[in-house]
Amino acid sequence: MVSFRNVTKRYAGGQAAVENLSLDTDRGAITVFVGPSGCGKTTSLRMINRMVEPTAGTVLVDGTDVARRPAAALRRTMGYVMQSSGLLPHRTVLDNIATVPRLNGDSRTAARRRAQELLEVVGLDQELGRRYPAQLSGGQQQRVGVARALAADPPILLMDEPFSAVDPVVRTELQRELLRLQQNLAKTIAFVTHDIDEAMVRGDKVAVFAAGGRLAQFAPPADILRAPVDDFVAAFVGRDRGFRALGFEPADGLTLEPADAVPAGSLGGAATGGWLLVTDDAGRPAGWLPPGVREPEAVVTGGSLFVLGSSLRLALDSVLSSPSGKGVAVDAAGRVAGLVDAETVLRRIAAGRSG
Ligand SMILES: Nc1ncnc2c1ncn2[C@@H]1O[C@H](COP(=O)(O)OP(=O)(O)OP(=O)(O)O)[C@@H](O)[C@H]1O
Repeated sequence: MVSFRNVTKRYAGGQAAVENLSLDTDRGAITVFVGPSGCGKTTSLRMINRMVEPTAGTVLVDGTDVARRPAAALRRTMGYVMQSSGLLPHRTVLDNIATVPRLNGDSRTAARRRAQELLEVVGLDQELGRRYPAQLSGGQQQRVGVARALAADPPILLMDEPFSAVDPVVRTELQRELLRLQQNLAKTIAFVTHDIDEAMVRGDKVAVFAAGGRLAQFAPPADILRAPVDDFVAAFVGRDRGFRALGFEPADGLTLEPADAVPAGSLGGAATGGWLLVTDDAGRPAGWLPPGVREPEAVVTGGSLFVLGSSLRLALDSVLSSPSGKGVAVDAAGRVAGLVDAETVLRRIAAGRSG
């Protein structure tokens, strides 16, 4: 859908910000541009909507050279979300979102109706529509930025570090929301970040840029983690890439041990040898009691949970983080489904490699 063909960009007097870039993004997929600061990610993104013009080469959208389309008209077919939400401070949230539909000729009423729908799509309360941007939290402003980018229903969304100004908890929430939105909207998204974890979670395909605007690798995240093309990419994706790659391996076929879990209210008759898994009344894990200790107040919490059907990374992490050394598997309702130990997960990893 978006294609770069031998694209180079040199700003006045400088060396290349982007050097001979060729890549094709997939329609309806998220393509992430990642790399250290100054390696040409933003420049590449902005050449898609002609905010920056290439020095050489061609950027194509659906096979048409973007240089042949008037820039203003081209930009209206692409939503653009940036790090600072870029909202107009003197317009209400609703009017901010309605800006592009108005430019596209929608009536004020129709544009506002569309804006109202979009508030809901991005998970914001209708009454926030009457506020001004300064009266919103950073995370809410970013959601409005996403709503505004979606307002004209463009097939392409360009996102430049859209979530980097918010705290990690809100960022994770916004990332999840974006994936959920994307499942319904199936936009073609180009997403810039310098955060490799964000790239790996978000991207259907990831373009890793190196210094000098050189594309070092362009592949699905699991492939980059498994087989980085060179030392730069290996170093950039980090030392624990082997562990992170397990996040892309489904944990099917793991044999669970039955869990002799006991509800917190019924500890009286519980055997005292070994660690004991304690649950709440609904059968959800509440923590572990160490060997010989059966007082409910001594429960040790902590330990991640392995949700059945998730990845080998979560399975192994549940083991590594468990006070008892056994990972707790839970079903979709969060109830204890069994226990898993390190040997079982490692055997499964080994079987995956040989199979
Ligand atoms: N308008 C400009 N004029 C001159 N040089 C520029 C201009 N914009 C960017 N550059 C230079 O081009 C190079 C690439 O910049 P770009 O913003 O594309 O990188 P980036 O990978 O997005 O960086 P960051 O992660 O820091 O935002 C940098 O060396 C930068 O200084």
